[in-house]
Amino acid sequence: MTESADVVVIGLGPGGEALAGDLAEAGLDVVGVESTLVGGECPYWGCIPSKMMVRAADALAEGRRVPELAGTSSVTPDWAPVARRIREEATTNWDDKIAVDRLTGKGARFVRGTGRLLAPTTVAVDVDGDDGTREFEARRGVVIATGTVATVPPIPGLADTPYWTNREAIEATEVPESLCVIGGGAVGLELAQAYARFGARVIILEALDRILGPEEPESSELITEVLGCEGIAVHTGVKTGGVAHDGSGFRLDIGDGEVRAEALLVSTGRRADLRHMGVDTIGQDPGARAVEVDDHLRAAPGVWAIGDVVGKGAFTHMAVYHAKIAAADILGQHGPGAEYHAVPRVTFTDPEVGAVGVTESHARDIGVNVRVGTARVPSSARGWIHKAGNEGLIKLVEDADTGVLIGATSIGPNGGEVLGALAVAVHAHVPTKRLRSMIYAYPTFHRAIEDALNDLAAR
Ligand SMILES: Cc1cc2nc3c(=O)[nH]c(=O)nc-3n(C[C@H](O)[C@H](O)[C@H](O)COP(=O)(O)OP(=O)(O)OC[C@H]3O[C@@H](n4cnc5c(N)ncnc54)[C@H](O)[C@@H]3O)c2cc1C
Ligand SMILES: NC(=O)c1ccc[n+]([C@@H]2O[C@H](COP(=O)([O-])OP(=O)(O)OC[C@H]3O[C@@H](n4cnc5c(N)ncnc54)[C@H](O)[C@@H]3O)[C@@H](O)[C@H]2O)c1
Repeated sequence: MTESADVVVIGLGPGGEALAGDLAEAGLDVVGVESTLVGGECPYWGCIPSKMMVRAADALAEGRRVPELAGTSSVTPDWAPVARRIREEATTNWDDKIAVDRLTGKGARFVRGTGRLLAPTTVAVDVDGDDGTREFEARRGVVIATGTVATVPPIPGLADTPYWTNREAIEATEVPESLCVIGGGAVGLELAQAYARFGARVIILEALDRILGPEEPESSELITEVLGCEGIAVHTGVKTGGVAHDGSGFRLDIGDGEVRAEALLVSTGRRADLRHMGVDTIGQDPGARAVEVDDHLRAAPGVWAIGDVVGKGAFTHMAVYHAKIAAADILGQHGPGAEYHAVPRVTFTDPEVGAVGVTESHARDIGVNVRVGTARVPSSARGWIHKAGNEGLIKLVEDADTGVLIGATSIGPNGGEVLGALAVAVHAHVPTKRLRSMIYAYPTFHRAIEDALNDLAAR
């Protein structure tokens, strides 16, 4: 028997949960389908628990900075409070009852199971347990919000070993004596630094010639240097030829040598898995890396896709941004479409690496006549006062023809917060001339933006 609903949302991560809740509160009959945990990757294995680790690790680092600033300190790391906080406060032991209640409290119906399209507005759900398959016809439409899964490279031997992805790294109740991290992106760097600060001997293996590849080269250089000073070995241009595990540790063949470590974290990116989603019923490729959508997140008539699965930036803030646009569209409201010229991103290393808009090289690649300006945080008044742990920089990318700020990077102790001002400027197409006439509070970290603007004007 086919059941009916106004909207069926497949996948209830930050994007799907927000959208299903908004539509239900607007009075629609919404069915939310989730195969794992309502809330998705972010609260259980992503943003929130990883930032709890980072917060704790940063507290240790601050403690270790006391001798340079304020006397003596002795810091003894203990992972137990971190693991406990993740289990009890962040994930309720990886139980989503609170989230399910929150969603149904807004009026949505909830089905635990795996959904797929049978036709553009028909969804089959393989219900958890032995409850068979339910079929739903969605009067207004279906939303695909199924996120991404960790990619694991086809390195010989790797699949047969007990390697970690972000999930095991977040669930760990003990710190390994040594940790090898394959992949120097946001996941790898945040977790590498956190584990190192808790005492693990950490080595990072990155295939490209620099970590944080999509960001400015200055960001890669600065973070490589900071990690190196903390004792984290960063190897770039590495091709891992094979992985073996002997019951107590890993051995990785990296061409001209080998790496041994007790634990191995694979953080080589994430991708949508569309193979079983029935996207061929809407004319899309089940082997593609993402669902193709227009600026209102429409994948086909009556089908929307939001969040990580559309490949426009794998961030919780992107999933929630998409949810708002798609909800308005489904409700027939004529709202603005998605814009991607000012996507903010923050890698929560210490110092944090914030960035928005285009990088210098990307701007040049798309034919923009570019002017850049930089400033070092330690040379700013606040950076100099801050002293220990003051590494950072501001880099601005201007479209020299229009005089408008189109990209910016802010690295520093509060790099992600300083980014706020720069994100406003890039989002609103503010000319750098206008930014130069602004008053920057003294002595803040964001005042270094003025130094970078002066550098830009002098070019
Ligand atoms: C370690 C780590 C740290 C991160 N830190 C940050 C951060 O600090 N800031 C930030 O902005 N982002 C961060 N992210 C990224 C962030 O977690 C994702 O961008 C966000 O969760 C995407 O939301 P989503 O709703 O698109 O997908 P997801 O969170 O992936 O949710 C999709 C949901 O769909 C479900 N699903 C999949 N297929 C089906 C199906 N067929 N039927 C039913 N259900 C299905 C899944 O079980 C999942 O619950 C981090 C990610 C990781 C891994
Ligand atoms: N703070 C945040 O907002 C945050 C934090 C974590 C994750 N995320 C999101 O999650 C997504 C996934 O993060 P991620 O760090 O796994 O992916 P990523 O794509 O950011 O980085 C993966 C890295 O692994 C490298 N790599 C790939 N194959 C390799 C191999 N065989 N050997 C060595 N290196 C290899 C890549 O060159 C790249 O540098 C990101 O796109 C990001 O948007 C965001």
